Amino acid sequence: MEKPEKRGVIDTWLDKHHSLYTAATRHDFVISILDGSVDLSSFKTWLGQDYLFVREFAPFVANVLIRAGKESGETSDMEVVLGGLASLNDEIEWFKSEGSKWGVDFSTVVAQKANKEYRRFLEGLMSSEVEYGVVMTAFWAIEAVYQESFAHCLENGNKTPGELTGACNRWGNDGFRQYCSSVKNIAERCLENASGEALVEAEDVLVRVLEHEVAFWEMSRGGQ
Ligand SMILES: Cc1ncc(CN)c(N)n1
Repeated sequence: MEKPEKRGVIDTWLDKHHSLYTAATRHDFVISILDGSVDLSSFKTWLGQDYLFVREFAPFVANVLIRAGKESGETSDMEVVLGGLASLNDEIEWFKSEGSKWGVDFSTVVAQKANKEYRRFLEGLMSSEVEYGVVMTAFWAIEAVYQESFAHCLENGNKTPGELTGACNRWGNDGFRQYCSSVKNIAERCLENASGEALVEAEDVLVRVLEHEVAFWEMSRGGQ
């Protein structure tokens, strides 16, 4: 039995914002993958938009790496973030092979509104004014939504179509779960002795990440 995690402030926020967290991690698009009813055009739309997102997310993670290296008292912070950054290298390759598998020409894909707004949010988090603990909270939330969503599609009794299990495994695998747990521990450690103002900011960015994730899933329904 795994050691039950010590409940930190993030867990209290997830309880407080339970319906939004559920909307982000159990979105209809994700449930449609789980029950096998997903239509291919939705999947292809999500694939193209997420390819564009990951290309913006990589520089954001590079910024988190710099912050971890400079500001964290824990040398392991930088190593955890470096692991996440390294995985983005083969993630982009995976998107390219998945794109050719589904006949999605990424060169013709244009970022939709929700993607552009998410990108602007990430850019805002790269400002040096944003406290390290706030950035780590956002970084964890971004990764955790995908981990929770795609792990769900792999749970017992799933009807996930075989050709989509690769995508689900990418973020639903146990290694990614452990990585997310390491990032969460970093964020919780930072928040333990954060100022009241930093805590308010961290809760705000957590909520905004969840809102951006819901809007991102909504793009797969089509429409701008
Ligand atoms: C929109 C979104 N959010 C999070 C992830 C996981 N890095 C992602 N690939 N795309």
